[in-house]
Amino acid sequence: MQEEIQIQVEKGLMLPLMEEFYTIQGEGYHKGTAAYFIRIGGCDVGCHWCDVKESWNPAIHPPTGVGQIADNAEKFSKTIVVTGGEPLTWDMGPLTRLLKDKGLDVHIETSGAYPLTGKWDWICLSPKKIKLPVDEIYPLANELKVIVYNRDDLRFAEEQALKVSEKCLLYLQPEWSKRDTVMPLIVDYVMANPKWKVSLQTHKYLNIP
Ligand SMILES: C[S@@+](CC[C@H](N)C(=O)[O-])C[C@H]1O[C@@H](n2cnc3c(N)ncnc32)[C@H](O)[C@@H]1O
Ligand SMILES: Nc1nc2[nH]cc(C(=O)O)c2c(=O)[nH]1
Ligand code: SF4
Ligand SMILES: [Mg+2]
Repeated sequence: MQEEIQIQVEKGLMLPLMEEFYTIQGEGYHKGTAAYFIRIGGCDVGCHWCDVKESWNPAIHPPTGVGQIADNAEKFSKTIVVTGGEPLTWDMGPLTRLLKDKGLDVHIETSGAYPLTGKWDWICLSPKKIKLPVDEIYPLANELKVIVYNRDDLRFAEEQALKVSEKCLLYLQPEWSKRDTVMPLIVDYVMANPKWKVSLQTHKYLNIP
C-alpha cells in the first residue's frame, strides 16, 4: 500500500498536501485578487528566512489525490495559486491538467530550482542564491520576485533580471523579518531603477492567510 502511494506520488497523481485556503493573493502582480491556494509540502532549498518551514518535510503532509485537490479548488475560485514548499519538487502535470480542464487560471509560486512541469497561466519565479533556478524557466517567468534580506540581494536581483524575458515584471520584496531595515533600501533603489516595482506581503499586514 505504502509503495503504491509512493508510485502515485512519483507520477504526480498524488501530492503531499500541506494546506489549502481561499484568500487574497498578497504578493506580486496579482496582489488583491481573490485566489485559492494549494500548498504542496516538500522543499530542500533551505532558505534560512523561509516563512513556511513546516512545509519542508513532505513526509508529514498527507499524500492526496490530484482529482480530489482539483475538484475542491474549483468550488472556491477561478484563480488557483499552487505554492509550497517547492511545488516543482513534484510532477505538476496531472494536477495542472485537471485544473486547466476546469477552465481555471493556474498560477505557480516557485524558486525554479527544479525542472518546470505543468501547464501555467502565470509563473512567479522567486530565485534563491543557494539553489539557483534551472535555465529553462527564466524565459517563461511572468514575474521575477526577488526577496531582499540585505543589500547584496539587490545585486543578485539585477543578475537574475538579465536572464528573464523583456516582458517579465520585476519585483523586489522585503524579507519579512527585515522589512523595517530593507524597505528604505528598496524604496531608494526602485526610485533610482524604475524598471523594478515593490512587492509587499500585503496578506501579513491584513492578517489573512
Ligand atoms: C514560501 S515560498 C513557496 C514557493 C517557492 N518555494 C518559492 O520560494 O518561490 C512563497 C513565496 O514566499 C516568499 N517568501 C518566503 N519567505 C519569505 C519571507 N520571510 N519574507 C518574504 N518573502 C518570503 C518566497 O520567496 C516565495 O516568493
Ligand atoms: N495571501 C497570500 N498570498 C501569497 N502569495 C504567495 C504566497 C505563498 O506563500 O506562496 C502567499 C500566501 O501564503 N498568502
Ligand atoms: S524555496 Fe520557498 S519554500 Fe523552499 S525554503 Fe525557500 S522560500 Fe521556503
Ligand atoms: Mg506565504
